[in-house]
Amino acid sequence: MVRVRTNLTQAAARNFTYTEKCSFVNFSSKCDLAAGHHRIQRRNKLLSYAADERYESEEDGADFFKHTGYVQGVVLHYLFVNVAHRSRYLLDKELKERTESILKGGDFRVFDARSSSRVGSSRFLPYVGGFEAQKFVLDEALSSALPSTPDVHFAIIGEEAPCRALSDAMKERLRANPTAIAPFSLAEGNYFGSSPEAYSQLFQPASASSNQPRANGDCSPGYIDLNDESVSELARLFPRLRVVVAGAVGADKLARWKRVFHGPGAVLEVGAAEKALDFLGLENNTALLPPAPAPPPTLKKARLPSDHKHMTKQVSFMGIGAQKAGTTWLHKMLKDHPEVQMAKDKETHFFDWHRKRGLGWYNDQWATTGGAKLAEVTPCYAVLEEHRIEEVAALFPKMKVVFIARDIIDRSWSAVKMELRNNVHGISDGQFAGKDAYDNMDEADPAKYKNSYFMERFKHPDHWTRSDYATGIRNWLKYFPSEQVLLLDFERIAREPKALLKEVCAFLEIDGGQVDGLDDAVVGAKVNEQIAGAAAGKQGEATGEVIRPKLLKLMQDLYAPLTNSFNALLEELGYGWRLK
Ligand SMILES: Nc1ncnc2c1ncn2[C@@H]1O[C@H](COP(=O)(O)OS(=O)(=O)O)[C@@H](OP(=O)(O)O)[C@H]1O
Repeated sequence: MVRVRTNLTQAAARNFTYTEKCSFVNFSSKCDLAAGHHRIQRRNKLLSYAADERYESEEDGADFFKHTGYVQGVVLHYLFVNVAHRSRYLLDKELKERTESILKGGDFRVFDARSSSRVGSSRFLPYVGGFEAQKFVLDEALSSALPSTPDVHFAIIGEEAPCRALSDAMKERLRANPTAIAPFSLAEGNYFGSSPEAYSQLFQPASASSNQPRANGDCSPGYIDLNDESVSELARLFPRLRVVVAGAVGADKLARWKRVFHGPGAVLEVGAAEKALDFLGLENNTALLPPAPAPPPTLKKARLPSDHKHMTKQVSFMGIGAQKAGTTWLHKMLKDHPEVQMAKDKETHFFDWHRKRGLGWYNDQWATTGGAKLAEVTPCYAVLEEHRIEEVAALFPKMKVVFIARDIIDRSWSAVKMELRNNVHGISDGQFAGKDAYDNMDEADPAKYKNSYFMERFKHPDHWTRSDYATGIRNWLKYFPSEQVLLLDFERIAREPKALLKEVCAFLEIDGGQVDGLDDAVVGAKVNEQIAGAAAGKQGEATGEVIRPKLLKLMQDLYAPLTNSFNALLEELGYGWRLK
C-alpha cells in the first residue's frame, strides 16, 4: 500500500489520524495534482492529501516530522508553478535543503525531481512541465521504494473472543484438509495500527503472474469500530476483501460495513468455522484465484464529424450526469474556478438536442479561453447515442468525463417530480425549454398519481436510460479510457463536499488548493433542490413528496438490476464504493 501525503502543513500533520497515516510525503507546489493523478491512475489505491502551505523553518519542519512518524520517503521537487512565480524556485530549493538537514541520519529516502534526466528539461517550464515532471518522479519513487500492497481476501471482525476462536478453528480445519488452499495466511494484521511495511510482511504479496490460489486473511476484531472513512479505505485497498463478522455486534456498526461491502457474498455473519470456510471458498480452492491480468482495453476508433473544422477550441471536461444527481452543484462549484471556463449555459445540450446548429455554434459557447480549461455540464450526456460519443471523442480525445451516481430510486423520484412540475409527460428533446418549472403545482402533486402511473413513467425509455448508469457509462468507455472517466458517489456531496471537490480538481488537473478557502455554507448548500426556496410556498401544497411504501417496494424491485449492474462496473473499474 502506498500512501502519499502532499504539501503538508504542520497543522495538518498534527491532525494525522490512523486513516491519514502515510508512508510518503511529497512536497512542492502543485504536487497534490500529481498525486491526484496517480490516485486515479492507480484506481484509488494511492491516497494523497494536499494542503496549501509548506513548513517555513527548520524548527517547524522538525516538528512536522515528529508528528508524521510513519513517513518513510520524501519526494522533493523544486519546479515552477508557472512562469509568473519564478521565485518559488528559490523557495523550494531552500525547502529541499532544510528537509535534507532535518532528515540527516534518518531512515528516509529523498527523491529529487531535478535529478531525473527526464524532467531536467522541464525545470524552467511552466505549470504543465512541472506537473508532468512530478507525475514521473512520483512514479519512479513509488515503484522503487515502497512495499507492495498485499492482496487481502477476507477480514474477520467483531467481538474479540469469537473472532479469535473462529480464526483458530479456520486454521485448524485448513491444516487438517490437504486439499485446502495454500499458501494461506491468517494473521492479526490491524492495518490501521501498523506500518504499511509491517502489514505487508504478514501476507503474501499480490502477484498477477502467479496462478496459484492463495488466501490472505486479516483477523482484526477491532475493525468493527472503524469509522466510515476507514471502512471505505479498506474496500479501496483490498478490492476482493470479504468480511466475516463473528460474535454479537451492534446493528449500526454492522450497517456501516454493509454500506460499503454489499452485494451477494460480501459480508457473512457467522459462528462456525465451517460456514466461514465455505463462504470464502477456501477449502475447495474455488474463490481465491488471483485475478487474471486485465486485457488492455481496446477503444473504438473515433471518426471526426464532417463539420469538425468549425470547432477550433478543445473542451477539457464534461460533466455528463446523472440527471438529478448534483450536476448543478458541480457546475456551480467549478464555474468560478480561475483555471476553468464553463460554457455560457449550464447545459449546452449540443450533442443531444442542438447538434443541427453545427460545431460553429458549439465553439461559440465559450469566449476566448485565456488559457482556462473549457468545460460544460449536460446531465443527459450520460445517455448520448454512441455515434455522438464517438464525435465527442474524436473532437476532444484528451477530455475528462465526470459522472455522479445517485441512488437510483432517489434519482428517478426526483426526475419524475421534475417532470410533473414542468407539466411535461415525457422528458425528451427540449421539452423543458422555456417552461416555468413551478407553474403547474396542482398537477405536480405526486399524491394525485397512482403507482401505475409512476411505474409506467419509470419504465419509459426517457427515464429508464437515465437510470441505467452502467449502460450509459459503458458506452462512454468504448471511446474514452477509464483513466479519463471519473465516477463519483452523490452521497459525498452532502457528506464531504470539499474532499469531493478536491478529488475532482485533481482529476481535472486544476488547483484544488483554493477549495479549502471556500465558505462551508456555499460548498454545502443544496443546489437545484426539488423543494426550491423560490417555489416553497406553492410546493408546500404538494403532499406526495415522500415515496409511499408500496411504490417504494415496486421501485426497489424495478431498479435492483440497474443498481447491481452499475455496482459491477464500479468493481470492474476498481472503485471502493457502491450504490446502496
Ligand atoms: N449540496 C447538496 N447536497 C445534497 N443534495 C444536493 C446538493 N446540491 C444539490 N443536490 C440535489 O441534487 C439534485 C439536483 O441534481 P441536478 O442539479 O443534477 O439536477 S438536474 O439534472 O440538473 O435537473 C436535487 O435533488 P432533489 O432535491 O432530490 O430533487 C438536489 O437537492
